Amino acid sequence: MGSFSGTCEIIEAREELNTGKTTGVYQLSSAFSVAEKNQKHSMLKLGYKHNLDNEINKLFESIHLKTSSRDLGISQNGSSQKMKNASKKPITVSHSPRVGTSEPLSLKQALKDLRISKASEMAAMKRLSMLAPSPRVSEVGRIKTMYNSVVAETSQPGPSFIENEENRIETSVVPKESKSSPMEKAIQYHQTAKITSSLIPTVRSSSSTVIATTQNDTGTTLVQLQSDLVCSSSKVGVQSQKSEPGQTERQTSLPSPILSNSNKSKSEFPKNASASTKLGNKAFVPKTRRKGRGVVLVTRNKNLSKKKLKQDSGSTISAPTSKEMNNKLVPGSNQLCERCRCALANTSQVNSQNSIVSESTIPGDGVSLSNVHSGPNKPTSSSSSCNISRSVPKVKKNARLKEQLEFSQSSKSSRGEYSSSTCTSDESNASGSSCGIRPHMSKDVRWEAIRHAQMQHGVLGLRHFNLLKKLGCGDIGTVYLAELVGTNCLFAIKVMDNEFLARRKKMPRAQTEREILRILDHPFLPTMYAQFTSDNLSCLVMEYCPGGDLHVLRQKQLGRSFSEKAARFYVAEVLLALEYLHMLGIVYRDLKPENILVREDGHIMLTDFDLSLRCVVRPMLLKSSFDVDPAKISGPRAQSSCIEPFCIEPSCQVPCFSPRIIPDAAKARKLKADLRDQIRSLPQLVAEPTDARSNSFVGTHEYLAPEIIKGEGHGAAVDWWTFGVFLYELLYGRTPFKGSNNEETLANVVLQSLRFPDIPFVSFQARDLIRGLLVKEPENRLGSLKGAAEIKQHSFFEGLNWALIRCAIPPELPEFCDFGVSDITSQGKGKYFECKAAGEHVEFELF
Ligand SMILES: Nc1ncnc2c1ncn2[C@@H]1O[C@H](COP(=O)(O)OP(=O)(O)OP(=O)(O)O)[C@@H](O)[C@H]1O
Repeated sequence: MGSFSGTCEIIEAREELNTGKTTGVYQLSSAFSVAEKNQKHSMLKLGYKHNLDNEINKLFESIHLKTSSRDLGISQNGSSQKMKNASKKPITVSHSPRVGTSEPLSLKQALKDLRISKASEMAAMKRLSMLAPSPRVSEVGRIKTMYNSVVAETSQPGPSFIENEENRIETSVVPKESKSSPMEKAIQYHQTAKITSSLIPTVRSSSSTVIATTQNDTGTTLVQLQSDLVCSSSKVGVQSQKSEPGQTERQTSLPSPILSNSNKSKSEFPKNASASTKLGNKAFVPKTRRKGRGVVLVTRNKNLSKKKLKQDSGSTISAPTSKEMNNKLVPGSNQLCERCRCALANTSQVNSQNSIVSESTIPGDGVSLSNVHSGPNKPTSSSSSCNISRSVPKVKKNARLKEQLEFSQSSKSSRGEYSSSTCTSDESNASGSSCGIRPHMSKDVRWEAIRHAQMQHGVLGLRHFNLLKKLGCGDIGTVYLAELVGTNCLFAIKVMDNEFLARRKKMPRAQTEREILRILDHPFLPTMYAQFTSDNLSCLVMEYCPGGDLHVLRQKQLGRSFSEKAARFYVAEVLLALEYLHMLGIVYRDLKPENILVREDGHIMLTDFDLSLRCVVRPMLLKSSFDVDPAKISGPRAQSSCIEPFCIEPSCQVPCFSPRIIPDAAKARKLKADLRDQIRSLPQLVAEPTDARSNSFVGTHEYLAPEIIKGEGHGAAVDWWTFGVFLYELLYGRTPFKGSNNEETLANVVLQSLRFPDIPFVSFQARDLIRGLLVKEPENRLGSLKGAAEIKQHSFFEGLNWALIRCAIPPELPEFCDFGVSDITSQGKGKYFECKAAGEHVEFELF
């Protein structure tokens, strides 16, 4: 971490943990001393012929927080029984280096962390040293593992938690770039304005260059090996090296990362060709990108006053791997696109072992798995499917703690990994794959299916999935629709080639995405069921969304725009997702319809976190629930169609929007006033990462906020800008500042005032909300102060039952939806599927 001055790491301090720790220390200390006495006594009694189990029991009894001294004098049988229970105890925490204890020192460290008296510590150490030379070394390992688990449960992981005196979630370390002085801004803005007036004629040339260098990702994918298809490898070949947001945020003190081939850049961008160069005193370098909308991702080094183009140090074109290599692949790999197969082939050559798709074994995974499933692993029948209805193991009691630990561990592992240039962390596999503790998805049969598979196979790998089709190629990986073998459960698996990522310096982006996915637990955000590394392929097993994305869905609408009602539904769900992300200290930065997938049930899922910024967030409770009149809390519920006031059954379709037709004006006014009161009286938690600052040039042209374009540094308010553009696009079928090319678009974003077309008709409320969001100065933008809480109160959302929107009936979907399980099955596995449309992808380089 040290080498990355600007590393974003998530460090969390939580009140529950602090409390838990204090209690734990006290009880453990006393329990330990009693345990020692008890142990001496029993050793005498048994003439030091204690067996190992007894020893373990004693340790566990002493650790077990709730054990009273009376209970410690239990019989042998009782001990055995307790031992069984104790062995289930560490289920919530995987034994993993992420917790912060290295294997050999873990016990000692753990004891120290627990502030156990020196004497107790030594006694405990001695006991263990007595066990150490015993031939049953594995037992010692077990004890250590158990100790570590208990330690993890009862104590705060030291270095990864920062105790904030205000008991707030605190994430660090985001480089806070000092903002430009107002004068600088003024000059910059002035230059921009001046230049823009003359830029239009010049931008087209650069634009055409951009398009010329754009590569469509037209690879098709298929079921069961279609080796002649090229997906990302061709795309990779032309991709310029680009800076990563992670790098940008993490290495602000370092020179900007190498971007595109400078020669190419220079030749393609004559001095005055690029308006954007003038716009922000920057140079633009082309980059390929999918999805038809340019995405920019640029490193901006504020220390450099003059613009300059970076030399591309290495070849930007990666030679495609030979097909002979592919032939050597195991069957499971046949389902991959060429890039993935190449990666596999390369690895297989290096690997002397025959098994090509051999999953890396994750220490934490195994532990947590066996822990989750108390007792011996049950063999799963091959016919296990998504209909499995087994009782969920008793892991939930510590779910909260585990999540907290995961969160901190994630940040910890990230620090380690960022300092390494090699591939992904195996340790990170544990959390995503094994815990399955996501309250909102706890009844999801896919968790069960994954658990079964893990129990059956140990660690999951690609070979446990049938890859049915390619869903699309992203910048850092390829997403496949996959079926877990022996089940009917479908998943979207994102496969990333670590070698490719490392070579292209995209590892931080992949890491960012993985870490964010791991902590998400929200109905409108993706669930990651598992992650594993098959050789050098890093795989994320996620929830599959069969409904396509909102970009496609919008184009299927009459007039290519959504009705206001539908738009309101979608933006409301997106708003909740953004609110949740902001609360976690994540600025999303890449909002656009393409990144919003539609679930089978018509609700949305916001995806794609590789461009996100992780930063500091300080949640504030603006209004406590103690101030709230309970009658008022239940107010909005009164509008529910369900007569049961506290019903939260999804089957009770709650009208999330209040009826628009109201009998008379007076009633309407009263209703409005009441509602406003009710909303005002609700407790208000604001967690807007207002301190977040980044200088990366990240986003999609039409969605870029003015402050990003102007290079002033940006924070969470960019998400509210993009939210405004998003709503505009859903309603009008186009973005508000779109120019004839990217440069013109950027100029428009900065300079052009907002206009609304006459057609289609859009309500005053909707326009007013857009106006509030598309304020060019971020500090005056709606949401910049109190985040989503501010936006939710806008009259556009009047009557919306935010809490129950997930139970609301979504807008009807046209019959374009992707294939369900049966559809896929009926299509057979030998069919070709077209890769999703790919498009313009432009990378800029700014200095
Ligand atoms: N869970 C999912 N369900 C269905 N389709 C998905 C899912 N996740 C991704 N996709 C599709 O796969 C394609 C590639 O997704 P991916 O996230 O790799 O790339 P991306 O969205 O283009 O972003 P980036 O390049 O920034 O990684 C997208 O077009 C997306 O629609």
